[in-house]
Order: sequence, then structure tokens, then C-alpha cells
Amino acid sequence: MSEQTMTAFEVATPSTAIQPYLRVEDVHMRYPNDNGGVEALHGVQFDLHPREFVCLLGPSGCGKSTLLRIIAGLLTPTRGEVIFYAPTASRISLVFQDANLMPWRNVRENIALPLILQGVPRSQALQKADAWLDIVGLQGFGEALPRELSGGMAQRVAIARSLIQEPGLLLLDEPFGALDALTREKMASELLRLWQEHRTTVLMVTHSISEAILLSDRVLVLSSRPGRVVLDLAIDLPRPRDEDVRYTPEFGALARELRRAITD
Ligand SMILES: Nc1ncnc2c1ncn2[C@@H]1O[C@H](COP(=O)(O)OP(=O)(O)OP(=O)(O)O)[C@@H](O)[C@H]1O
Repeated sequence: MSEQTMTAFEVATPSTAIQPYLRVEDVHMRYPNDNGGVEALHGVQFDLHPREFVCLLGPSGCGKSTLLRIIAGLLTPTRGEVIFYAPTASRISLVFQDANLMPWRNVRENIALPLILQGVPRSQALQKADAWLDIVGLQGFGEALPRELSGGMAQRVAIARSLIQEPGLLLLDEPFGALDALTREKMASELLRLWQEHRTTVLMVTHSISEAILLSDRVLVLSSRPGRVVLDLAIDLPRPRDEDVRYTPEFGALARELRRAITD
């Protein structure tokens, strides 16, 4: 039986050579309203492979956040489904543009919180949080309260809080959107370093073409609303990458192709 003739539920072992981490299968989303509803997504379909870093680009309002929320299980699509193949798929972590830290807890307590909520003994969770403070370059800030942090530092805490759970899938919704351009570039490089060391599967929404190319194995471009995938572009620049890759002709060619797909 070919894959096309199976129902989505039956596709437990896809025939592709590499088993995907997850498959977004013909996902449609319509938000109800008094005027017949808003169609946010229309037939979105793609695979995400284990340890892949994929960025989602697209015009404002094309349904990128909606798609992330559907994959996270926070929203149910009107049609279609998200199929997980990997055993670790239950551990999904979602990071938003706003760090959403608990204001009355210090940095190490914020980072340790997901483990404490999972029942890990407090001292053990805080010890692990200390290790993550080092990894994200916040040594010496463990006792600081969120209000004492810059936007970039707060976002590093949010990323550490996500990664401490060792998620199988990290979903990032414009995590650097609220930061100034230089901090944003620095954070993108740090995220790249973290991913190169820890290699979790990542799907990240961004509005920045260059950020998407720097970080990704593949970039998916959604059309304007209702969003559907209009380009699935492999970023075959060698890894490890650093900021200098932005100045290569290959980078420029990829940026042009993505820009064309977004503006078309
Ligand atoms: N809860 C909701 N109820 C009704 N409509 C919604 C809801 N959430 C989103 N929408 C609509 O669905 C469409 C897609 O929204 P979404 O936030 O997913 O887009 P986006 O691509 O993430 O946007 P942006 O890039 O501006 O953040 C938009 O037209 C939005 O107004």
C-alpha cells in the first residue's frame, strides 16, 4: 500500500528512508468568528526529522504561531493532524517572544521550576539549574530576580528553563523578537552553539531571513493567510557555522530565494 492511500493514523512507519520525528499532515485551521471564521492554515504538510533545526518564515498573520501551537498540542486543528514517530515526542517545550519568568523567583529557581514541577528533588533541580546558568553564560546571576535582567538575559533564562527538561522537541516562537538587533544576533549565535552541543529537534518561528539561514537545516516558507508551505528550502551551508557565514555569496543566494518566496 502506498503512503498516499493510507489514512494518516495508519502511517506508523513511513516508507521514507529516514523516519521523521513528526509529520504535519494536511493541517487546516479555522478560528470561529461571527463572519464565518478566519482561515489561518490551509493544508499545511511537512516532515520534521530528528535533530533537525527548521525555521518557519512567512508574512505577518500567515499562521506561524497557530501552527506551533497545534504541534505543541495547545490547539486542535480543524482538519488534519500532527503525527509523532519518536518515542521522546511527549517532551515538547515551547518558548515565546516574552520570557514569561516568574517575577518573585530568582533566576536559578526559574530555571529549575520545570524539574521541581516534575517531582525532581529541589536540591537536585537547583544543582542542574546551576549547570545551565553556566551553559547560557549567566554565571553569577543565579540569585538575581527577573526584573534585574536585560531582555537578552531573561530570554537566555527562558531557553535554559526549556532545555533543562531535555525536550525531544523545542518549539521557539520568535524568541528574539523583542531584542535589539545586536543582542538578537548574539542570541542566535548562542542558540546555534547550544543546539550544536545538545542537538534537540527544533522548529523556530522567525521574521529574520538571515537568522533562519544561519540556524537552519531547512527553512519552510508559509504563504500569506491562509498559510500553506510554498517553499521547503534545504540550507546546505557547512556546519559548524558562525556569524561570518552571513557574508558568503551562498548565504546571499539563499536569502534572495527566501525573500522572493515570502514576497511572492
Ligand atoms: N484565537 C484566535 N481567534 C481568532 N483568530 C485568531 C486567533 N489567533 C490567531 N488568529 C488569526 O489567525 C491568523 C494567524 O495568526 P497567527 O498568530 O498564527 O499568525 P502569525 O503568522 O504567527 O503572525 P505574526 O507573524 O504577526 O506573529 C491571523 O489572521 C490572526 O488574526
